[in-house]
Amino acid sequence: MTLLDDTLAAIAPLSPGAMARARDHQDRLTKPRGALGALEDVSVRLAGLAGDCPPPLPAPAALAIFAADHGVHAQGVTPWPQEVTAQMVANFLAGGAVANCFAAQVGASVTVVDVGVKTPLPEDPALVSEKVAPGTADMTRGPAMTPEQARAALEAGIRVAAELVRRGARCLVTGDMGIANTTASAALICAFTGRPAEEVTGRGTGVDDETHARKIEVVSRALALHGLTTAPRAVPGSPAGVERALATLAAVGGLEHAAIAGFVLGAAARRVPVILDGVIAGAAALVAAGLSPDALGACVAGHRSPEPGHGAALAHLGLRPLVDLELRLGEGTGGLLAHPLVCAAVRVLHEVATFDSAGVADKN
Ligand SMILES: Cc1cc2ncn([C@H]3O[C@H](COP(=O)(O)O)[C@@H](O)[C@H]3O)c2cc1C
Ligand SMILES: O=C(O)c1cccnc1
Repeated sequence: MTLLDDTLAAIAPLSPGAMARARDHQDRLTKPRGALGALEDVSVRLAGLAGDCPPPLPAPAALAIFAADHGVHAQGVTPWPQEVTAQMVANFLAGGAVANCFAAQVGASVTVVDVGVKTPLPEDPALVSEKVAPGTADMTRGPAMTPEQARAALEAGIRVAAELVRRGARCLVTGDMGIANTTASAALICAFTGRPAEEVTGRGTGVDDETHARKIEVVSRALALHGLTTAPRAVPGSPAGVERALATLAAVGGLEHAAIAGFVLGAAARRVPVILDGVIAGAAALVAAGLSPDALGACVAGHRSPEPGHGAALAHLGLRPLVDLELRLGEGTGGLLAHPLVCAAVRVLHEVATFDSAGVADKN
């Protein structure tokens, strides 16, 4: 058995008993029933994940930023040079990026992981090297990754999740850095949802009309080349579903998408919640759900990005985002901002009085 096989075998559904207890407890707290809206659903889901009510507080949080480069950059899908991926890795390590700032705000640790940065990186003991390849190949000319590379990057993400949990993290947050990765994200989202490229492909870092049109054409061409223009018919998690998810990932995905999918699977196998960031994480979560639908039980959608593909991915996954602030940065920034909301949702189950204990008349 490989690490991926072991991890998939370890993922189980949410506990119905713990979820029922959490729902029942929410209804006995000193508030009108349902008054905490989507936060009640988060608390119930985390109880199901822990198999306990109340579930443990999901803190501290740990952000992992998976960095990689993309062969499809050669198709002119972004005005930013590929070197910016490596330069931003250095910025994360120096503590100067928005992700560092938001992590400090919410008390999360930051781990930077090289899964496939093309430009040589400075020596830094804080950088986790899980390098699988110096970037992907151009998806419009052939598969972005070999099947072996896709598996290796998935397993890198699983290892990072395991290590962060071992060091005490009780909530994981996904982060990404990879110039051109919104193009790969759009291709993955089309391939898993069956939607056409023009509905899903966004402007990423803010490309002009001409580049946006080219990006749509590039995504369409890649999907046609790899026979991915219709939604998968295979049942997610079945042997055929797993095969299709792996083939799709290798054909049009990025090394960081693979690693983030593995990170989600690793969290789910350890029954630790994982907050998804933006469109890159949404695309990676589609891969994870194709490999193991039960992994979605560990996922909380941190925010919704204005990238059209992100809305499409979240709708397909049935996940409701907590924050909607038109953030379109990635790095884990939207996921980090959602962490205090997830903590608040769980804290309610620990600390709020019941009608009985507080002597408040229950008109529910
Ligand atoms: C300076 C800078 C910092 C970033 N931090 C995250 N991204 C984000 O933008 C990239 C994806 O957008 P596209 O597909 O249009 O290239 C990813 O690296 C993502 O993490 C950044 C992008 C830039 C330029
Ligand atoms: O919305 C996102 O997640 C996003 C948008 C642009 C670049 N990177 C990420």
